[in-house]
Amino acid sequence: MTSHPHGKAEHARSVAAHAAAVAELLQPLRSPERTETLPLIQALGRGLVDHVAAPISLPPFANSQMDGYAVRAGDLSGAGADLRIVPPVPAGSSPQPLAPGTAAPIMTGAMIPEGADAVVPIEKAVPDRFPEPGPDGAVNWNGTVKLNGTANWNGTVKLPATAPGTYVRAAGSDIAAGERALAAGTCLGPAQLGLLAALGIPEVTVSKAATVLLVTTGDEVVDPGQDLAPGKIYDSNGTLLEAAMQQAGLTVRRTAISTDNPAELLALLRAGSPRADLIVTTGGVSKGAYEVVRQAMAGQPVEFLQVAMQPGGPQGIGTFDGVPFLGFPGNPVSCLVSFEMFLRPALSACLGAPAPRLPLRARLDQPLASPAHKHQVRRGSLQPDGTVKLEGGEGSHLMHALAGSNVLVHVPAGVTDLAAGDEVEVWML
Ligand SMILES: Nc1nc2c(c(=O)[nH]1)N[C@H]1C(S)=C(S)[C@@H](COP(=O)(O)OP(=O)(O)OC[C@H]3O[C@@H](n4cnc5c(N)ncnc54)[C@H](O)[C@@H]3O)O[C@H]1N2
Ligand code: MOO
Repeated sequence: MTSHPHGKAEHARSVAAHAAAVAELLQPLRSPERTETLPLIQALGRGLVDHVAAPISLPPFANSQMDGYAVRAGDLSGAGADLRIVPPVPAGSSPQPLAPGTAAPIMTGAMIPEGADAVVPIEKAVPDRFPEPGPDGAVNWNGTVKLNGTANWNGTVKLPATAPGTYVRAAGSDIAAGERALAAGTCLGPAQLGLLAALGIPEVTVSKAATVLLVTTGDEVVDPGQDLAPGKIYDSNGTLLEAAMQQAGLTVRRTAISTDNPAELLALLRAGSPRADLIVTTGGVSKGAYEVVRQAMAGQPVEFLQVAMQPGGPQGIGTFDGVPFLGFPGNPVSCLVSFEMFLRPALSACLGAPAPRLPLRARLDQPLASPAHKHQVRRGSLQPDGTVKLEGGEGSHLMHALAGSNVLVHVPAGVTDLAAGDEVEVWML
């Protein structure tokens, strides 16, 4: 990649082309050395390295979906029948085969006895409850027991006609042994980890978390908690991006805020970059007289360019001392949009985590205008009725409006005017 001399007219790169360039930049993170095998719960939020095939079927055996009686459906044709009660099947036991003409009390999750092919829920039986446990907790299944004065337990039960398969959860009805349980690249959330546990898999090989060195820049920028002298502003980018990166599974290292002195930024980068997989800076990439990031990157294979996107147009990309580098613009909303549009999707593709944003369709609740040749990313709040309300205007300094938003609203390049009611793509934040 080449450095653009300051001020040279730049041809804007499309959002898709820049997203591809960022994905390409992060490719080194995808390597066998950058994987680790972790106990399930420690793998939360990580990307799965290999496909996982089910080592067993789920359920592993046919089992009951209800508390009731395991029966042979053929014994209950027509109006049903009185069946002799045989010893019960509690969950966790391996039952005897069910003889014709009998019914086995069975509990939810218990194995269907061989010969049985249906379960009648207890509510449909007469009597419609199991005997109460005695004082010692044991249930007398065979004796003549008074059932709350309603019926006598006499060792038989009346059951209605029941179709084969009723309330039977067949072996393998969730997943069969050998089928693909999870695809490589899946981001492991609670449900995916729960599935691995159900399959009896105790640990899993995932991509290692990448470490990012995050540097915010600007003579005007001071840490929250400090006095705010005239002309100064508080550093919101550092917190905004560190939080977004942490949520996306990155390990974040923050340097002190860099002044606009390139020597100082260089010193911060040199100190931090050897232990980082990626460097992200904010500010100092556009066309001002003191663009500290541009100056610090002189001599490095870093390109500063304009992406056809608003906000987040000015971008830097390349490597610093061999470490992948992204220079985001300084405006807070531009930073977050840059992260969401470029870095987050590249991490998803490369490390399998975070899970990609789900693109949804929503109807605008107001008209909207957008520059012809730019992909505009507005902020909005998605309403329960499926409409989206824009929060704030186009300005990339509108941090308060961003904080009131729950979606990014996409207006692709080429679309200039949208009416209330028009559909747009939104990404849930
Ligand atoms: N002549 C032009 N000027 C600008 C252009 C342009 O094309 N031609 N592009 C504008 C756009 S778009 C953006 S975005 C910004 C990008 O500027 P820089 O990346 O160089 O960022 P700075 O100038 O350092 O800061 C921009 C803005 O953001 C505030 N800022 C910076 N850092 C932080 C921080 N950590 N926390 C909160 N706010 C921060 C800074 O004070 C500025 O207001 O350039 C436009 N100009
Ligand atoms: O790209 Mo700037 O981010 O439009 O404000």
